This record gives sequence, C-alpha cells and structure tokens, in this order.
Amino acid sequence: MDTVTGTVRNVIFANHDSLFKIVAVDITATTLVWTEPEIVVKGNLGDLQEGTEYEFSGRLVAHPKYGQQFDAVSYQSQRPTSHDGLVDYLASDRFPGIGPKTAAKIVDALGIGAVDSIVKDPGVLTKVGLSEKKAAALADALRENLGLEQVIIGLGEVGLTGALANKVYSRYREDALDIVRENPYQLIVDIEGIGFRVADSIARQMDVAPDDPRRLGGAILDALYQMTDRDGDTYAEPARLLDGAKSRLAGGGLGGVADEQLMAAVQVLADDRRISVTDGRIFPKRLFDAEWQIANHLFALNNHEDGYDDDDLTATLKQVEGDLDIEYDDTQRSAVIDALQNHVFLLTGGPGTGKTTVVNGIVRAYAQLNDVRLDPNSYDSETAFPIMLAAPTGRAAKRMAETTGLPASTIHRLLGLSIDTVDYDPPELPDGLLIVDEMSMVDTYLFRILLDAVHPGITLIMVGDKDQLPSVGPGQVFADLLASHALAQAELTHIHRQDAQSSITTLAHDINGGRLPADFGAKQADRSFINCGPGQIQEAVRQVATAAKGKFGTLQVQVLAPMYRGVAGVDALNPLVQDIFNPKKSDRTKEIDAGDHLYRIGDKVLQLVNNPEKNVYNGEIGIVTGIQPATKDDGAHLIVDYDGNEIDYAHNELKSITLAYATSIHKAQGSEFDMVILPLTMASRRMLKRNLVYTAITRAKKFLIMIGELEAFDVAVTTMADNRRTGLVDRLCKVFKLAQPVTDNDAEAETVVTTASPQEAVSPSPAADQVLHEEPAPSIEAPTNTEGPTVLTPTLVTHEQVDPMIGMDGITPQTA
Ligand SMILES: Nc1ncnc2c1ncn2[C@@H]1O[C@H](COP(=O)(O)OP(=O)(O)OP(=O)(O)O)[C@@H](O)[C@H]1O
Repeated sequence: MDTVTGTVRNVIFANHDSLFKIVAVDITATTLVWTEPEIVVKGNLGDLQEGTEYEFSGRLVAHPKYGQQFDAVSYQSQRPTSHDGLVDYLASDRFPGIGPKTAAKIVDALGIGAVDSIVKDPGVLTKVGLSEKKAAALADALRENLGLEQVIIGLGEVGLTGALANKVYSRYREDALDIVRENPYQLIVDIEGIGFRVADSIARQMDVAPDDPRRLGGAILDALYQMTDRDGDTYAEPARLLDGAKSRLAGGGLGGVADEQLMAAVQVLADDRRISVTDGRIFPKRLFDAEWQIANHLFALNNHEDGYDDDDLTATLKQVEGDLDIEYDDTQRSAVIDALQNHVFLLTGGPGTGKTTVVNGIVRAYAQLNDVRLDPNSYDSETAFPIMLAAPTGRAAKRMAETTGLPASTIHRLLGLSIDTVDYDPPELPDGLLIVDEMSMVDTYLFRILLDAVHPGITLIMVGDKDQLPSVGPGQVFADLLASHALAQAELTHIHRQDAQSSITTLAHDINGGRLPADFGAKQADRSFINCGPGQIQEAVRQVATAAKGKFGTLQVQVLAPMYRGVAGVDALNPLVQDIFNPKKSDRTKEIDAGDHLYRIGDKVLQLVNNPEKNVYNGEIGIVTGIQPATKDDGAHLIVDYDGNEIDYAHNELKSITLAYATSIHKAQGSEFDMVILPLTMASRRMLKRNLVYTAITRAKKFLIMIGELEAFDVAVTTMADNRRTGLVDRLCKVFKLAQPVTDNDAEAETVVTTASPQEAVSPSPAADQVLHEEPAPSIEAPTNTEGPTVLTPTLVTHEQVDPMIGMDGITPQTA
C-alpha cells in the first residue's frame, strides 16, 4: 500500500449521506512516484478538515475522465506539531466556541501536548479561564474527532473498509470498535449487507477459533435470517437450521461440528433473547414478537361491541346500490354488511369478482351511516378526513385513488415511516375507516407497524387476492389471517366482469383452479400464446415489443419474467426492449453509464427500495426526463419523473434504480399494465409455481402475450408454491381461543406427513431436549395437485409463424 502525506487544500465533493469525499491535497511526502505538488484523494474520509495535514494510505487509480487519483482506504491526521499549527487546529470550525485568541491562550498555557492533556482532564482548561461547560464541550469534541479516525483505522485493520466501514460506523458510532472486537458476528444481526462470510473474515483476522461459540452462534443466526428475512418464513425447523449452520461453518478449517455444540449455541442465543424457541420452531426474536403482537392487537381491535342497527344498514345498502346503479350479489352484499358490523374485516377475491365495487359500497355506506362528507376538500386543515385508503406500493395506491375517487397513499406515507425506523413513533390516525388494498404484499414487519397506529375507533378493512404471490418480506400475513378464521371475512368468487374482452380474467381463474384451458393456445381477442423454444424467445419478444411500440406508450407495455438470468430473464430482455422503445439516436445522445445499464432520456426505470424522504417506493416505475453530465466537482445526475414526482439521483444513488422494460414478476405485484408480455421457459423450472404465473397474468389489463414453452406454463399452473413456515395462524388461534383450522393441506397431509419430529431429525441430545422442550409440530408437505394437467400437444413454431398481433389490428407483423 502507498501513502500520501499532505494538507487538504479543499473538499471537492462530499456525500452528505456517507463519509465519502473527494479532496485536493498539497503533498508534503509520498511513497508514490509523483512529480506534481498536489493530488486528488478520494475515499471514506470521515470528518476530514480543510487546512489539516493527514497521512492517507491506499493506491493510485485512473479515473477515465479526471486522470490519476489516490484511492484512500484509511487516513490519519498528522497532529499539528508546531505552536501555530496547533492554534489553527483548535481555532478551526470543528471546535465551535474556540476562536484564535482562546486557542492561542490554550497552547501558550498547555504547550504542544495540549490535546492529550485536555482529553485526559478537561479541568486543565480552567487554568486558561474556560468555563467548566466550555471545557467539557471542547474535550468531547476532541475525543469525537480523534475517535472517528481511530474507529475508521481500527475497522480497516480488521478488513472493514469503504461502504461497509461506513455502515458499521453509522450504526455504532464511537462504540464500533468495541462491538466488532467483542463479537464480529453481531454485525450479521445489525448491519444490512454483512452476512456470515464477511463477519467470519473479520473474525479470522482477530484469531477467533473455528469452534468459538460466537462463530457457531453467527452461523446459526445467518442461516436463520436466510430462511426468514430473505426466503420468507418466520421460523426455521431445527434440522434445516442446523444443516444451514453446518454448511456455513464448514469453510473455517473446522472438521465437523456436533449437533450438541450447535444446540448449545442455540440455547445461548435464546438466553440472549436473539431467538425464540417454541413448539420445536426457532424464530428470530423480532418475528416471534411481531406475530404475537399482531394477534393480540387484532384481538383488541375486534373485541368491540358497538355496531349499526341492522335495518339502518339494510336501508343504507339499498340506497348505495341505487347510487352506484348496481345490484350486489349475495356474497357481495353480506361482505359490505359484515365489513361495517365488524371492526376488522378481510375481503379476498380474484380479478373481476367485484372487490373494488364492494369497497366503493363500504365507503359510501360508512359515509352515510356516520354523516361523513366524501369530499376531502370540504375538511379544514384541523380536521382529518376520516376515510383512509392505503396500499403497499405507490402504483397500487394510485389505482385505489382512481377507482374510488378519494385520496389514497402508500402505507409508509400514511404512517410517516422513514427509512430509519429506529426512533419511529406511530402517528395518531383519526377515528374512521381504514381500507388497505393489496394486502397479500404486506409482510409481517409492516403489518405489525401498521397495527400500532390502528386504535379501536378505526374500522380496518383489508382487501387482496390471497392466491397471488406472498409478500417479499417474511410471512404470508393475508393468507394466514384468512386461514385462521379469527376475523370476519368474505371470499368473492363470481366473476362479474362482463365485457367481451375478458378472456384474461377467465384464464386467471382457470389457472387458479390448476389447469390451462383447452383454448390456451388459441388466439383470443385479448390474449395469445406464442409457442417457441428458448432460442426463439428473444426474437419473439423483439417482434411483439416492436409491434406494441406503435400502439402503446412505454409505461403501458411490460415484459415480466420469473428470473433475472437466462435468455428469457430480466437482465437479457431489458436492453433488448430498451433498444426498441428508446434506441440511441446518435453519438450526441446523452447517456449515463451506471455499470449494469446505460440510461437515456425517455427510458423507463424501476425504483428498487423504499425512499419515503423522496416519496418514491420500491416497485414504482418512472421515466428518465433529464441527464446532467458530470462536472469536475460532481458526478452525473439522472432526473426521473414518477407520475409528476421528479426525483434527482446522484451517480452513487443509481443503484437504487434499474431499467424497467422487463421486471421480475415479484416486482410487478401491485401494478397493472395495458399489455403484459410473459416469456416462460423450463430454464426457470424452480420458479414455476401457480401463484407466480397467476400474479403475472393478472397484471394485464387489455392484452396478454405469453411466449415460450408450453411445458413451462403447464408445469407452472400445476405446481403449488410451498406454504411458508409461519406461526401467525397458531398465534391467532391461541389469542382468539379457536381450534387450529383444519385446512385442505392438513387433510392431504394425513397421507404425506413425515413422522420424524424435529428433535429426532437433529438426533436427540440433552442439549436439544433442553431447548426444544415443547411438543413439536409434525412437518406437513404442501399438497400436490391431483387434477393433473390439461394435455395440450406442444407445437414448435418457427419465427415465420410467430404472430404477436393479437388484439393489435392494423399492424403488420415484422418477421425475422
Ligand atoms: N354485482 C355486480 N353487478 C354487476 N356488475 C358488477 C357487480 N360487481 C362487480 N361488477 C362489475 O364487474 C367488473 C369487475 O368488478 P371490480 O372492478 O369491482 O372487480 P375487482 O375484484 O376489483 O377486479 P380487479 O381485481 O381485477 O381489479 C366491474 O366492471 C364491475 O362494475
């Protein structure tokens, strides 16, 4: 590693969200072969100050535009060694309240070792006439200043540099080194982006033994987070968890680890309240608590006596039917009544079954029964509008607003949730009606936070389609709430959508029933299937997208794929469709190179994370409206318009977006598009599940073009996704004092149940017995579909046979 010692002349760029800086340094000494008097240094440079001398360690790198720069991995201030230098240092802005005169007095009195003397005993400053308060403030500021440098240096010594060091410092501040030294595996729990591998490499630098209990605990926690926060369960079964831990531990020179040793580590984690072990299930503590809190909170909300007079309700409903010019079917009618008579209500149904129509009825009936004016503008700033509509994504909220004609927001915005939820205080929501749509997307954590803000004066209605994909985060809250039967609920099954162009809706219901319809391959007015092999997929997508371009805007056409990789994956299809919808027109076309993608004005992009500060959320799609080229002082910026909300992305923020011509099906949850193009091949065999393909096709409003191998569609509709392992049904049944529901799964499980209990599976040991003392639940496998697939003969088509023009009259197909 090389070093550069010099004085920071000026800070060229400082990222206020991190420690990253670019600075110009006047060199006093360096190990580099360098002839210039100055050099540009960049890196995580903490609170580095202009006019101060530092020693930077790192290496020389070449920037394509700005030439050679020094990339520093660590730095250390050269303490001022002269009287005048020390006076300047103490008089600098980092010590507010100390001017040049006081600084000079301090150095005159305490000499060149003044800093050390003050840190040791701020009392020495009374000699110089500083008040006790000022002396303490100066000593604190000095400690913090020295502390940050020491922490960054210390973290660098155990291999934590760059963005990870930032994250660790931001989380623990001056305690960072102590925490990392005490247990590097703690980082797995606290720092997003640090898993067992990184924690283990830090531990190795600190000579932690391969069978150290902290290491075993780290491997268990990492395996548990993999199964819960990342894969969606809320608990792990011991046998699987121990297997996961063992595979992680195998790398560190450990010959093997006994189950007893691992169970002892499980016990320690349980004693430390990191995990909860019950009924033979191992939960991360946060999820264990969240499930109990959800069940208890719902019980409290539901346990209210007051209701409406039945006659009033019936009369109101009649009037609402008249207003909406509709006659509800029996299930819809009782849904509206039950929703209003109960304080918590669940409404599920597939596409076109009338969920929106019922929600509109509930809103109107509620308004009439409670004398609520349905014009939000007639409320003054003091009085909150008592009808609250919310959804997990911005697009779903927008759709809600459109279908009800009332304001709707994301759940995050309703709750005032920011990225940092550490000091979060739930808002005071007004008494009234709260309707949450797209409930299947709400995970255990978000639901717990939402319920914190819901008090007994609120009627809570949750609406969704239980057959869609579950939430990205852990749990399957909506499905579990329905399965427990703890709350009033209605399932709408009758399809009311009447228009001639609704074969997508019937296809969705067929698929949900576990079969491809006999007319799957036949052209319909609004859907078609292009039967082709993996080698032809890209050409087929190209043709369909080219034809669609003349008919629809960029935002209305969406390619959905199950996976990122492969010929039919998101990564390959995104640039392909980008070149059709927004090609590079000339050498003068502005572009930003974000590593994975090139962005141009007019491109469609997808936000990947929630950013409540900028009011943009995971899953939102926007259009690039501006590009500001890089300058000497700042990187390039990208401006994206999300439905009128313009967001400015600095170059280092571009990782929070991606191109959106093709997205994963998971990312499209909660959104709808005029035209969906859905390529499926057997290469994504592992992902091919009924709820995935059902979710994909129900995103299409007007046209659905399915492309690929018939077998892939067939496998998808006949393969049920595994149920997630969650404890919520059990908690709800306990709190509501209900018997555990017997589900279809249970009935089928009679024959497939594996009798080995988790204890047996991990070989019973005294340690295991001690931890897993309660009756374990038998593991139940998901039922397999018994109806069998509809047999369709696959016919491979050539490019010439590709006809993507279904429903796109007047456009001639471009064949290859
Ligand atoms: N009882 C009814 N009588 C007549 N038409 C109905 C009835 N219920 C719903 N509809 C009509 O059926 C269509 C679908 O209803 P709606 O939009 O409420 O369903 P949805 O479940 O919200 O559908 P999606 O989930 O696809 O948005 C609408 O045109 C609606 O007007």
